[in-house]
Amino acid sequence: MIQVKQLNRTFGAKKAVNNLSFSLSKGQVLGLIGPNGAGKSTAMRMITGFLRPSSGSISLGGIDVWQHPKKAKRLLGYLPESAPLFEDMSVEGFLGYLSGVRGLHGRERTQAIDRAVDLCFLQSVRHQAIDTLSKGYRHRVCLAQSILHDPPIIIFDEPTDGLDPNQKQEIRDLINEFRHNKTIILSTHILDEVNAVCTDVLLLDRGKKLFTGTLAELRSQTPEAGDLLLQVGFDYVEQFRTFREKLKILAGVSAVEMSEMNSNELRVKVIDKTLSGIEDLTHRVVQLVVEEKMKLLQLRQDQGSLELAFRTMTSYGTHCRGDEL
Ligand SMILES: Nc1ncnc2c1ncn2[C@@H]1O[C@H](COP(=O)(O)OP(=O)(O)OP(=O)(O)O)[C@@H](O)[C@H]1O
Repeated sequence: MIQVKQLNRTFGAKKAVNNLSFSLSKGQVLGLIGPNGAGKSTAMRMITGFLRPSSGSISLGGIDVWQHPKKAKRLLGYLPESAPLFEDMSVEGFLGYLSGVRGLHGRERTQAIDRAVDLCFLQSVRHQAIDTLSKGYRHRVCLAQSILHDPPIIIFDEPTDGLDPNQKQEIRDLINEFRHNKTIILSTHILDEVNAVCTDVLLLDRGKKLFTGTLAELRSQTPEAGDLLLQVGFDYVEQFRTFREKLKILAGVSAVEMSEMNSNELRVKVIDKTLSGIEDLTHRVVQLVVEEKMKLLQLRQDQGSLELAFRTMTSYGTHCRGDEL
């Protein structure tokens, strides 16, 4: 549904976006993340046809954005970081006006407004002037205008920036509702948001793609991901010490560290982090727990975190994976 090939954009000597390629299909929600100045907005503005690329191509639903801009933009709903609103219009008047601009008239226009008002929970302020709305409602009006024509592709730039936790949740619920039959890109600094709504993630840094893949794949880039976290109960401290010493020399264990959070939790560093390696080691750890008469309180695998992976990769990494998501 979205195909970006070897996209570049320079501003003078600065490469804001450097050879970016990826593709997305229906049902995918891509979180575009990266540090400040990574090139996220520049990439979004090119994909939405607002900024001409220095080179490369973008197609939406098979239509080239820069060769057939009108046709391509019909497939697109765009919620920019700060969307303009006509303050003195009512919500319905504003959506009606934009429906006309988008070529929707008569019954089609009425249906489009009703649908957008319903989806964005604007019923209670439908006839209210925009300049009297709270920030959350104004944001919903922006969102409503971007989906008036029921586009199969939606692009959100920082969709929950500046909203309170309840409003954030409403927007996330909406995105989750849209995701089944649409293709969505959202740029955000909020990794919780990526966790809550995205299926995939693309990490940009200094214009370059550092990573594309699923959330679980990005989490697994955390150095600690794959470690076993073991919490045990014991009758006396010496018993725990003996257990820990035996754990250290168990085949497949590279180190054992005390947890900073719990005095009875151990972080078991694993040599072979493949599925079979982890399964074998888990089995041996449980055996040792039984042999040493410890009480097994918890044994789980550290799944890593988006935040740690982000920090690790943008501080030191230049790792880059395939173009297909
Ligand atoms: N019109 C412009 N003229 C010159 N340089 C620009 C222009 N637009 C963006 N840049 C530069 O391109 C780089 C990427 O900017 P961009 O706004 O795309 O980053 P971003 O990832 O969206 O950042 P942020 O997270 O802070 O919004 C930055 O170094 C920025 O200063």
